[in-house]
Amino acid sequence: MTESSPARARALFYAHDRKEVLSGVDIDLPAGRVTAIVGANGAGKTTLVELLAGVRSPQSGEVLLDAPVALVVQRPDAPAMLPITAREVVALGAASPVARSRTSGRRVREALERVGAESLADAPFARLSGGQRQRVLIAQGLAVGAGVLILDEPAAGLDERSRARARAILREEADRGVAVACVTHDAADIEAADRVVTLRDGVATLTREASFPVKP
Ligand SMILES: Nc1ncnc2c1ncn2[C@@H]1O[C@H](COP(=O)(O)OP(=O)(O)OP(=O)(O)O)[C@@H](O)[C@H]1O
Repeated sequence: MTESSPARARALFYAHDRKEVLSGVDIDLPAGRVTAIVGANGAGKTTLVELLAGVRSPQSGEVLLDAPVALVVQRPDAPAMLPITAREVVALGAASPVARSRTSGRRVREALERVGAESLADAPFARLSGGQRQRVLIAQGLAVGAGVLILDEPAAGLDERSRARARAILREEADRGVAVACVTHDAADIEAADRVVTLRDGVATLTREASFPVKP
């Protein structure tokens, strides 16, 4: 089966300071599929998704994008320094040039509802718990409405119910044709993914491809 992959990377090299982390990574993120990106601590998963999302530029190799990318970051403490509400954090996603501004109010509401955080909309982001912040950041990624959605450890800090909800949301996005990628250490996330890409020794290997999407 040929699948279109709106996000691809070829022969990516990246070193932090002089330490080489990625040594020729090839990866495809197919539309309509959930790809789990796995690997040991320090394997370079965050570095890879930052390259795919354009947060960093590769030192050699290329990232090929046919659709905008939304990245849900791993550090929920970052925007906690800003005096803004949960709704405003999500609105930053809806205000992205990718999102259609005319519908941004509705997009923000829908995104908060999908992660079960509508009651947190007016709370200062800094006062939320780690898990609540994580849900709001997932909502921010949803509000972008991008063709590629990449999440860096979305399950971190979430309780089991919220993890299951996050998995179901990723499946819904894939069913809408979005190319979804999820950095994870969570066994249930890996089981629920269609494809698993393992990063080890600076290279990426596709280690499993399910024939059919696995419903959570
Ligand atoms: N800004 C930075 N400056 C220097 N070294 C860094 C920087 N960011 C990451 N590294 C190093 O690069 C390597 C890969 O880090 P990265 O965060 O990409 O790994 P990871 O697979 O996401 O790890 P984890 O599972 O622990 O989140 C690690 O050895 C890390 O210490």
